[in-house]
Amino acid sequence: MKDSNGIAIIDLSLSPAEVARDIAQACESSGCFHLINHTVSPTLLADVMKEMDNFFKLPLAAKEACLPSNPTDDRGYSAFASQNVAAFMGRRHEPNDPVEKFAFSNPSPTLDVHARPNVWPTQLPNFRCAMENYYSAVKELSKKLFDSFALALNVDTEYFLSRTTTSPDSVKLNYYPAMHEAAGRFAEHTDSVPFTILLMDSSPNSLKIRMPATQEWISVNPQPNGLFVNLGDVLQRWTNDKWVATPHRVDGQANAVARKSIAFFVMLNGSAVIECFPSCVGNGAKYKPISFHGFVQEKMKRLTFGSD
Ligand SMILES: O=C(O)CCC(=O)C(=O)O
Ligand SMILES: [Fe+2]
Repeated sequence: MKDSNGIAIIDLSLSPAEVARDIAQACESSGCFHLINHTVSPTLLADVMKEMDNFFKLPLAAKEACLPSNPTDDRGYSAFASQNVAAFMGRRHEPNDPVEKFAFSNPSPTLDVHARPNVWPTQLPNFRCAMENYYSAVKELSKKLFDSFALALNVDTEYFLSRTTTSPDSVKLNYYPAMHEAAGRFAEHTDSVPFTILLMDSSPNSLKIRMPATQEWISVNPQPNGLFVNLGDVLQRWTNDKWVATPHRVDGQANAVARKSIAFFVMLNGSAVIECFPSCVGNGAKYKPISFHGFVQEKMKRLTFGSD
């Protein structure tokens, strides 16, 4: 099944073998797919979107009370246009992204090099609970997806389980305020993780992905109560480029209304080594083994040294 722009729609109510077959096809051709009949309830999806609205409508001072004590922690509030994903990709001369964010991770902290304390607003009685419920529900979904990936790639399911025991997956609420002139809202990038599970509001023609076969940018218009999955750099490395990390960006049309999305970045234990799956070695591994922490550090270096 495909949407009207040719993006695969994976129905998680099909048998594990059918899901793995459809996922393999989508991951090889475009590195992304819609997910329907997944296990995260429509009520919970609506609830997190509502709480997200409540947070971004707070006065600036209340949002700033959620700034993390260490600015590099990537938790709590990030002010409008304070981050630049292009720089993270090594492109240093592009403007900051016109988006406000709120980030959090596991409800119960783990011992991991990427673990950081969560920061919660005190004014919203239901915000934290809704976000923690969302975290747990999407974490469960991520395990199901890892099982399908294992089946599709001929890898033992234990392989992923053992590498995600302490991973502090990062959830980011992206709030794009209304705008007058047409402009980019989130610059082109790939995600530095195995994969991302994205919840979007219904704004059309916002998220764009670049199709590898044609290099054409196409719109990802969300499915009702659906989620969208895009592969990141780690799955591309694991599979020796057999599966692709989808380049994506968010566009804003003239007079666009505010837009919301929630990205659940599925991470690995900091110490987990990323190396080519034996089933993907073919004529030789293209990437040297590297720990997940080492990989993230390499990308962080680009913020300082850039490549252009
Ligand atoms: O807002 C979106 O639809 C995408 C956001 C994104 O790509 C990200 O947070 O990495
Ligand atoms: Fe992204």
